[in-house]
Amino acid sequence: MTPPLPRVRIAPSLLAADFARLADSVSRVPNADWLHVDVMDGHFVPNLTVGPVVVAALRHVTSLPLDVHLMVESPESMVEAFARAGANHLTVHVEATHHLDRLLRHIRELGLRAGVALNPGTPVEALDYVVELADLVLVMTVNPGFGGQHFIPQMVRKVEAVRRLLEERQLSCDVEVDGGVDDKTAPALVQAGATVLVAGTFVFKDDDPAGAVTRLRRVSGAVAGFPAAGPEAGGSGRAGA
Ligand SMILES: O=C(CO)[C@H](O)[C@H](O)COP(=O)(O)O
Ligand SMILES: [Fe+2]
Repeated sequence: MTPPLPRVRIAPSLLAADFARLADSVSRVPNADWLHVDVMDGHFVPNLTVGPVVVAALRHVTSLPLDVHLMVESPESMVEAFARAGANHLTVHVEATHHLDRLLRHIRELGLRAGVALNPGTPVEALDYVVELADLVLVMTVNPGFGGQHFIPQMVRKVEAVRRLLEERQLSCDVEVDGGVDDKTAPALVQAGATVLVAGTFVFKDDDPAGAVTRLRRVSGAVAGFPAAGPEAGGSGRAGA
């Protein structure tokens, strides 16, 4: 029997927050489920953001799970540093490493939830031999590197395909969507099987970020069969996250 679907969670992306006032931005989304942190190295994507030092600083100001999205080449060189910094989830791109199987196992051995991300042009088949090693699958719904881009509608079909794969294998893995997610695009994504909505611009460019989180939660909850989560208590590692 297929395990029950996880609840829909809202993960504001700090990429769209005020980087000079990160702690303040975090305090403005107390109703979030996870905080999404975008790490970019200027090689895998043409943009440069933050590293473990900033994750460690965030760890001191929030008990929410820190959902770290590594958009870096050879992420294996830095997973231990992010684990020490207090990340709860580490998501790596299939396109960024030669040793995905080894890397996902290592992230789990470190006690973190392991995520595997697909660029828009990467087919779902890339998950075939590794999906059992993942606690979440991140479907990029824009090309990675920048916030505020337009959602790519074809990615709804990809979310459906990921959900089908998980059902075939009877896996209760989260399906996270990232890029151009707002109250207009979220319903189709949740209907397709997304269980985690990352939203940067929609949340932090709003005068009321907590209200934007609530609106996303409401539209997700309105989609039949997928109960919207309330904000969950903080926690670390894989257990209960
Ligand atoms: O991974 C990302 C970009 O590569 C970001 O998480 C994503 O773009 C969120 O920002 P927005 O909601 O503004 O599209
Ligand atoms: Fe991201």
